This record gives sequence, C-alpha cells and structure tokens, in this order.
Amino acid sequence: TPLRQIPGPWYAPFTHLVLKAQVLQGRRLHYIHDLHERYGPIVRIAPKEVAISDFDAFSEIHRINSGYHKTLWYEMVNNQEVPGIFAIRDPKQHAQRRRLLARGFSKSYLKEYWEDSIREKAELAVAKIKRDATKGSADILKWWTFYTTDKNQYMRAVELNLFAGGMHAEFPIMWDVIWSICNYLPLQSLRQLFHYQEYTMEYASRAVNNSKSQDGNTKTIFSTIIAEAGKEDTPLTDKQVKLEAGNMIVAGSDTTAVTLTYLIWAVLKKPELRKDLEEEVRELKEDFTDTDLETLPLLNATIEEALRLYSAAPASLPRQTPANGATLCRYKLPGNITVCTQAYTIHRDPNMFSDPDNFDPTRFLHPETLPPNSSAALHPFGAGSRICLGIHLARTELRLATALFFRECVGARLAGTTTDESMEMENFFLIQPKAHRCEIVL
Ligand code: HEM
Repeated sequence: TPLRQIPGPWYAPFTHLVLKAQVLQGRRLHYIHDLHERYGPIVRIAPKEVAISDFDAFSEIHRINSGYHKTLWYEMVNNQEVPGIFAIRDPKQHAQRRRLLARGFSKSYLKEYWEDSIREKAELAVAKIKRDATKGSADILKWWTFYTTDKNQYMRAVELNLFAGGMHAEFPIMWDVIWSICNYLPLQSLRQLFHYQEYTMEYASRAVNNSKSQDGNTKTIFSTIIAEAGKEDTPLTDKQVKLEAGNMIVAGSDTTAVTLTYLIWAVLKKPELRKDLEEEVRELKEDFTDTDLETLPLLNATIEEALRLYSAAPASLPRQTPANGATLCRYKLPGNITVCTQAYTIHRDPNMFSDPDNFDPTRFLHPETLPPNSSAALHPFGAGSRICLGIHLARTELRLATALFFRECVGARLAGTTTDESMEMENFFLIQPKAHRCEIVL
C-alpha cells in the first residue's frame, strides 16, 4: 500500500489498538497532537487512517465539493435508524436537509425571534452563578449547561449522548455485548448509558410536541423546523423532525457550555485581562443588544481566542478520501481511507499563531497583523459544507453570557479547587474539564 511511505509509529500499519486505547482514556486528541510534533504534518495513526495538520491539505479536505465525505464513523456515533443532519454522508441528501433546517439558524432569524429568550436564560444563569459564588463557590460548568439545555430528567442522557455514541462507533462489538448484558441489570445509570438514544428521542418528542401545541405567534427552533419541513416537495416525516430535534439538543448543549467554561477560566487566570473586560462591558447601556456586543473589541477578541484554544469540538473530523485516491502533503493516498484533521493541532501551529499556547486575546485585536491564512486556519466550528449549523446561535450565546458574566460578577476569582490539572481536557469527541466542574468565588 502507498500508505507505507507515510511517517508514523512502527505499530500503526499493523493495528489500531494503540489508538483505540487512547480513545478509551479520553486522550485521542493529545495522542495525535504528540504524534504530529514527533512525525510532522502527516502521520499514519492506524492501518487505514492518516492524521493531517498541514494547512493546504486541511483546506483541500474541507473545501466545498472536495469529494471527501464524512466517514461511516458519524453514522455509528449517531446510531439511529436513519442518519440525521450531523451524520448524513451523501452530499446531495445533506444539502437538501441543510437547506431545510438552516432558516431557523440564520443570524437575522435569531435576532428577530430568539435573542430575548437567550438573554433571559443568560441572565438567569449569571444570577445563579453570582448567588452561589457569593455564598461559597459556583460551578460554572453546571450553570452554563443549564443555560444551554433545560434542567430535566433527560439531561444526563443528553450529556452521555456523544460519549456513548463515540464508544459505540469505536467498539461496536464490545458495545453490543455489554448492551445485552446490561439490559438485565436493574441499574438506572447503566440503562441511561445504553439507552441514551431512547431517552434523547423522548426528550426531543416532548420538545417537538410542545412546539406544535404553541399558538402561531410563539416561535421556537422546532416550530420553525416543522414549518419549513412542511414546505418541501419531500417533507420530513414526524419521526425525522423529532430525530433532528434530538440532534440539535445534543449538538447545541455541552458544546457551548464547555467553551464558555474554558473562556471564563482562561480570563480569570489573567486578572489584568479580567479588569479590562469588566471595564469594556461596564460601559454598555442597560438594555444593550447582541448587535451592541458585536462592536466590542476585547469581548470579541476574547471569544475568538477561547474558540482557538478551547472550543469544545477540537478533535478529529474524519473524512474519506475520494474513491479514485488523492494526493495530500505530496503523498499519494488510496481511495476510501480515513483522513482526519484536528483543530486542536492546527490552532496551535506556531506559524499561524505566535506563542500558540498562550491565551492572548490581543492577537485578535488587529487581525490584519496575523500571518496569512491564520483566519482561514481558525475553524472551531468546522469548515466547508459541514460547518456547524448552530454557529450564529453559539456565537450569540457566547457573547451574551460573557458580557453579562463580567458585568455582574465583578472581581470573580478561581476557587482553590479549580487548577490547571482539574481543567485538563478529557476528550470523548468533545472536550471537557477532567474534574467535570469549574468553580469560581466572589
Ligand atoms: C461553541 C459551540 C459549538 C461548537 C464549538 C460547535 C462545533 C461544531 C463542529 C466542529 C462541527 C463540525 C463537525 C464535523 O465536521 O464533523 C459542528 C457541526 C454541527 N453543529 Fe455545532 N458547535 C457548537 C454549537 C452548536 C449549536 C448551538 C448547535 C445547534 C443547536 C449546533 C449544531 C450543529 C449541527 C447540526 C452540526 C452538523 C452540521 C452539518 O453536518 O451540516 N452546534 N459543530
């Protein structure tokens, strides 16, 4: 195989077990990052899998109409009868579904119908953080999760979704064996882990049914999806709408909550930066809008820097080489093998971002001074036709929560329990702090 030319550890051509062991330990992105540091921008990581951190190759793989499609791994993670938007692999089918869902996520639509409700929830989360932090300590990861998802009996299933889906995709046989054993055990937590899809679907069904029962004036994401779904020549079935609702609930909750948590943590580690941010948001008028926030230089630079170092989905985005093969980083690759790029490594490329491990929002205050290609290399929300559908929603949520936090929680500090070690990244497709909490005090 031409893959034998590609640098990498001696065992990679023979087995994927070392890679899988890293996945099990929540260390896949660290492992691949270390391999890039050792072997360079293209590394063979398993018999039929290659990791790539070269900018040109990244652009080629994720370019619209590039011919590199999502791999089967996505369908295995999704683990549903029919794949939803996140997992659909056929480009035509994907484009059709995306068109249908996109309207409810457009920037103008969000501003018109959703901004007030996002702001209301951000205010509530910040009020709770302030209350807890004043009394003792506040776990911001917990409150940002409540900000992005309803606090209800399905929350745990939503949290488990990508973890359990990832395990199903990586270890399908082991998963099925354990699944059949656990079915006989009367343990609620195990049932939730192995039946996460049913719980999530139940939650999604409830959300869709609620939307249907609302009067015509009340718009929610699901009422928009349902309305748009009805207009198509081949409308979505009721089941497909619920399935997509489930996808949105999973894709839109931990992602934003984790990014916000790391953002606040990184700022609180730098008291001067915290003071500058507090000053910038203090100047806002009481009834500021998201449009006002878009004009704040430091707030936006801080969000950009948090997305560079700590966006919640910085790990491998696997794609399949076109059937007739490809050439990447001057190596010829056969068709239908997996190539994956990870933002974690590309965002830490010293040629794109000087002193890359340093959290320094000021680098984005004058983007024109950044090296060429660095803004194209920044892709916390993915790239090309599969870029995040919720990008505007996520950015609005990030702006409102960050501004409200630094207005209300002036002088916030990290609690003694929050250390660099407790915040180390655990990687099960998404990242989250190893301690699964992040406490602050006032
Ligand atoms: C800071 C928060 C977020 C981050 C960092 C993030 C990141 C990403 C990334 C990297 C992808 C590309 C995955 C790939 O190519 O394999 C993606 C896709 C997606 N995201 Fe997000 N996301 C965030 C918030 C949201 C929100 C709020 C929603 C919706 C409620 C959402 C819905 C989706 C959907 C539906 C896709 C699949 C799009 C497609 O394949 O067409 N995300 N996201």
